[in-house]
Amino acid sequence: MKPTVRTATAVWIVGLLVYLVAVFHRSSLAVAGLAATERFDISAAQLATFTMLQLLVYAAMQIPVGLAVDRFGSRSVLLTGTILITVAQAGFALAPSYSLALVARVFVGMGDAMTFICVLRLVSSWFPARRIPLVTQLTGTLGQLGAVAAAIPMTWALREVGWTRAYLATASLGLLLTAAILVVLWDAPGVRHLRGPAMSLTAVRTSLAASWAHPGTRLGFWMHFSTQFSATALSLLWGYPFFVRGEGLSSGTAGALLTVMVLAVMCAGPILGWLVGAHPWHRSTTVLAIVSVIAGVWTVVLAWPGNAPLWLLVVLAVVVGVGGPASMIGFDLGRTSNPAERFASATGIINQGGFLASLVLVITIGLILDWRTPGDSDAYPPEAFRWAMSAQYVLWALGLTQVYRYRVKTRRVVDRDELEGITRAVG
Ligand SMILES: N[C@@H](Cc1c[nH]cn1)C(=O)NCC(=O)O
Repeated sequence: MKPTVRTATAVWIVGLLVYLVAVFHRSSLAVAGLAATERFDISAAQLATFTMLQLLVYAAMQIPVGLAVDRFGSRSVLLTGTILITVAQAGFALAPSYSLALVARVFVGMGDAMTFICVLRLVSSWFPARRIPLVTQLTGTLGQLGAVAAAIPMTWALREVGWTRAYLATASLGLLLTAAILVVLWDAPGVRHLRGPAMSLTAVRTSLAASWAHPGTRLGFWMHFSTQFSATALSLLWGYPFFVRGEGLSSGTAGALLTVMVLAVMCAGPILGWLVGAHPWHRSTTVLAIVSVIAGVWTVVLAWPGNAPLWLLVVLAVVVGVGGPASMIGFDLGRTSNPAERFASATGIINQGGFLASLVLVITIGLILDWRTPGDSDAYPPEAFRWAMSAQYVLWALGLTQVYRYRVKTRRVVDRDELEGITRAVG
């Protein structure tokens, strides 16, 4: 395949669709929660275990997947991930018990973990350097449409055709994607299957240590860590209960605020992609500013006496939403701080940051809500949410400190003219 704009776009669209469907599967449980509690006869805590397990598996798989992509190429790993997700979702559709459904969900998390890194690797191989930040942002941004698709059609399908058929229908999307990967995807222009060198355990350790030793990779990790946990915790689990029980909104308004968050992602993604491409030296300044604004708006919401007004909650949904695309800036640090053959493993290291922070936050919010709620009830009072959401300050303080530290260290080893030259070069 020649590196024409058409072939690069075709490869990207297939990769993007695979990622979008992975986001769909990842998010589908957010709307199927009630149906899941009835089907498996489980409590809210057992339902939350699905989300936690999925985040845990996703985060734990990032480095092995990154290494696999550097060794076997995106095409092979993406194909494996798609088959895994398809079989696991079919298993989830048919699982007769909670424990088997949990096992299926573990494999959904594994397949999911294999998609994003592959798509970013394809983008970096197929697009000219100056276009990579924008196409990377568009990938993250458009991929979130999978969460939108999970909300309305999935709610409808669960109601109209029931659990098994709805989940089997979504699993069948994987068959189409498998065919598209086989027909359209090449790892790089002129290279159908990219194969990196086989690495011994010692070589793997050395390569990971080399990525981690570069302050730019660590800066990327802490950027990803600091920016996305608020959005992930709200969209995957706690947003709806926070708006309804913590802020006294109706379920319709709470749903609308979660949609505002997705709209903010859609608008901010391309703008940040352009900004990073045009001003690579200021990537960390952009992240420091965005995280400070997120923490500032949360502070106003949490300090507001009684329920916060709706306009303020809309502002909160917008700024928290911007944190999602802001986390993608971390991947750009990984790209410009590592050689091509370490690209995917560096991306895996960085991608762990935000998902580890999200996992810690999701669990901590649950624990604090239980601690601050009288008795065994899960009717959490607004005061309990104030305590629980304040757990974010610990993560922001740690994240901002580390971003600032590694920005100073990275700037010492990176040549500004060279960096601006790389990203502006016409590839
Ligand atoms: N922060 C996300 C992607 C994103 C982009 N815009 C909003 N969210 C991320 O790290 N993605 C990895 C993944 O697997 O989704």
